[in-house]
Amino acid sequence: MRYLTAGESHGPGLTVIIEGLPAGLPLTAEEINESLRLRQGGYGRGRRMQIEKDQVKITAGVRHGKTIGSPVSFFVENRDWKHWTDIMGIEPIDEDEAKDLRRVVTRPRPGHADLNGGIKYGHRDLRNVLERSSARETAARVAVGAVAKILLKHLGIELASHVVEIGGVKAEAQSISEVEKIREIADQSPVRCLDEEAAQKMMNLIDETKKNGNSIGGVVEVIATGMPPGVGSHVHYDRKLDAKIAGAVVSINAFKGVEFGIGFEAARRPGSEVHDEILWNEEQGYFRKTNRLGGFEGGMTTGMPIVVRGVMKPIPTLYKPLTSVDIETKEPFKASVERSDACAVPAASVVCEHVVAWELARALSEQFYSDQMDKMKEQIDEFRRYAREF
Ligand SMILES: Cc1cc2nc3c(=O)[nH]c(=O)nc-3n(C[C@H](O)[C@H](O)[C@H](O)COP(=O)(O)O)c2cc1C
Ligand SMILES: C=C(O[C@@H]1CC(C(=O)O)=C[C@@H](OP(=O)(O)O)[C@H]1O)C(=O)O
Repeated sequence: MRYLTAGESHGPGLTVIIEGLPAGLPLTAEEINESLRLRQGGYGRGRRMQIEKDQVKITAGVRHGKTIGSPVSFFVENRDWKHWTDIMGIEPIDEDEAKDLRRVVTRPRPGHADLNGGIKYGHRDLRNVLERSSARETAARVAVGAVAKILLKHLGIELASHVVEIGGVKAEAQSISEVEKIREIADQSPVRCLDEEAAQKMMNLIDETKKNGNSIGGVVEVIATGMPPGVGSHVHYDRKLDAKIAGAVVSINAFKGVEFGIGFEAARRPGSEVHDEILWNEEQGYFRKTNRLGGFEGGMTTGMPIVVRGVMKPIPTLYKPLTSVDIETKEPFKASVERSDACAVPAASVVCEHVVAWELARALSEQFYSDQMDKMKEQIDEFRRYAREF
């Protein structure tokens, strides 16, 4: 399975093509739109989210509510486009006219893609970079992940995400293990945090940060249950599933780190307090006494819940900006800024969940028969039985 996305943040919209989905997967726009709605929420976002109402228009690959094996495509409209039709126009225009219309950006923001993208593609108008480096693209990735989540659900695999830290305010570790419960609480919380007291502190901190013209990041956690053991492979670097997930998480805009299970804490503990003892019983087959390694050993799933955490840096666009250099004058400046999010960690937790879902679905489709949904399920169920008795 693979996918491509296209679309500029203030262009007409986002286009997605997904290739390799099994035929016979029930798929409706409503289910995908629910994921898009969750991504748009979250305390700390800027005014853009009040303009957009993200919804997919399914344009190919689905007939009477089910996939037919051909590429599935979506279009997500940018409602903001109507305010940008001149600046982001697609038809060629006269160069003199263009100067007035383009709202040329020559002042790169520290922490964004502006300067590097300008150098790489030779754009003296940095808008040509920021339009695509914008996290607007994560709407497309969530639509893709929503399809993956629907596929996984048919296979008995569920995911949820929540926020564990914002700007240094940490949520108390929770003992909730059911994914459904985590999802329920996170979806109700404005910051997608399971700890109510910490959630309030996070919101206060976001308010204060916004007032000071600053931004903050945080840590999100994704949990996936029901994956069979042995998915991925130890035999080659590019077949290790934990590595693929790590790459996918860090590919999300502003994500700078990833950990599984206890993660970096493993560096501080002896082996006896890191590795998970192996047990067996008739009902479950093999399982681990603890899950400190977060569901992976040797690049393969252990069958225990997958626990992935991602670190998001603070948003680069600051209302009280840092010093940068104008690429035309080479003079230092402190840019005046337009709208921006002050904190997008809650929204990003939804993105992270969907990105992980895609990697899990793709790994299953590579390892098992995946042309037909029913046969895929049969084969995976059979593999689960085999692994239990192994
Ligand atoms: C959901 C979400 C919303 C974001 N909103 C903004 C924003 O409003 N302003 C901004 O400057 N960056 C925002 N970012 C972060 C930038 O897109 C990101 O920092 C930029 O693409 C540069 O990539 P890098 O940080 O991965 O190096 C957001 C990221 C996510 C995931
Ligand atoms: C559009 C989205 O996020 C955008 C991500 C983003 C950035 O620089 O990454 C900058 C902002 O764009 P704008 O200047 O248009 O408000 C965010 O709103 C979205 O999440 O759908």
